[in-house]
Amino acid sequence: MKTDLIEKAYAVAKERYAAIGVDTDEAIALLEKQQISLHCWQADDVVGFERNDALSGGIQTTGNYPGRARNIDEVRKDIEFVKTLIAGNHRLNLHEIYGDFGGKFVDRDQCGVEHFQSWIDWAKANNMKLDFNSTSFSHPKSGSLSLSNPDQAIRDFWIEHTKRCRRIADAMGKAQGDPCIMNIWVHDGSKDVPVQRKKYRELLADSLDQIMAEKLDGVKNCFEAKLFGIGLESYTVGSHDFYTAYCATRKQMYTLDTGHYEQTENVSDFVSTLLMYVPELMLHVSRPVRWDSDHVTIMNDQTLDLFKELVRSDALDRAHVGLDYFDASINRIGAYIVGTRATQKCILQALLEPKALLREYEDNGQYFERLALMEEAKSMPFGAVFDYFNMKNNVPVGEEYMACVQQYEKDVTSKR
Ligand SMILES: C[C@H](O)[C@H](O)[C@@H](O)C(=O)CO
Ligand SMILES: [Mn+2]
Repeated sequence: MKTDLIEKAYAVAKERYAAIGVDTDEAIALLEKQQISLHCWQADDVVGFERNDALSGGIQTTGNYPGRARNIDEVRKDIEFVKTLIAGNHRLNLHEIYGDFGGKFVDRDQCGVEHFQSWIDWAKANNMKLDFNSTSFSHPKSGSLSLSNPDQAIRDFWIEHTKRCRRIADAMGKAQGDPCIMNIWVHDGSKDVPVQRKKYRELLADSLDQIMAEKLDGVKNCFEAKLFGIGLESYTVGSHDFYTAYCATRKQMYTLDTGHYEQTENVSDFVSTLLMYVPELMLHVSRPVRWDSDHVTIMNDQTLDLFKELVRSDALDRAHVGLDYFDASINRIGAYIVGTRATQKCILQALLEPKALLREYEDNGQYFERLALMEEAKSMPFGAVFDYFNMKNNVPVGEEYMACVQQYEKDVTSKR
């Protein structure tokens, strides 16, 4: 795209936004600083390198598009390429099953920092920071209950796994000089109506307390709530109310996955309350279609509202942004770019809202003016600002990245 055209459009946009009290340069600077944690599992349909087995644990990928990354080198190569098409400096979010196991089988209660040293080195060489996740799914001991399992041996197995994951995350955090955000999501639940709901929740809380007892400075933990999993529709041990209470009482970070709510709920409604009682939020930006389908994130109302709510609450810096979707039906590299750019667009739209003026109208009871300005803000020339942001950061502008993805497919993924 022509540089002078982008600059001209930006100059006009800058003036339009300035007229409603918004500084576009400041918004761009904030967006440049905003790291997004790219989820490694979009590259290979959440298979990992442990047992190359089918996905279980209430989640599912659908589709069979060719070119899935089949090993650690291919995942790394794909992420390195993705980075070239996105402005800013982002993070990589790893699951435990993506360890460098050197072709050997390493069970979940045996994993250690040594299996992630090559990731730590790779991240350093690629100027990326790492985040981490324990993995309770896709294992013979996963069943429908892991950390809340009344069978002591199974529960201890998963406690040991998660403790080890915290130590791995701690090493990552210390090596990168920035805390590694470690997410704990367990699929635990029940297909049919249980009669001992409280019992499983007590077990889960006890397991988590045991896991969190070790003091580790390099890791910040977050806890992900969910509505239900496939095959576990009647009861979820780690529900929203469970983790809200757990995180509030333990002063821990809450993970808000945009796919984990009732379809008619607006996820952004949860933000302000959570911000009052938990220290920080981890966001799993996703797109549910009829259920927690993990479609590629797009710039839709739910995602826009989420970031608007954070910016309106002056709390964008209390949220860690990560992606969580896995679409195996389209070009997986393209899926990364579409979802990451859509997330950036939503953050930018939120940063470009005339917040000060809107607050003033609300405080004065000028509700017509508040509504009118919110409506007008929707059709302000935000696209010109986003184009300029990409040009300034030397990545393709607009649809230009499509050709790059197609070329990578021709040269790399189609040959797998
Ligand atoms: C693979 C991820 O950990 C998983 O998607 C989890 O974050 C989730 O959202 C489960 O529904
Ligand atoms: Mn998630």
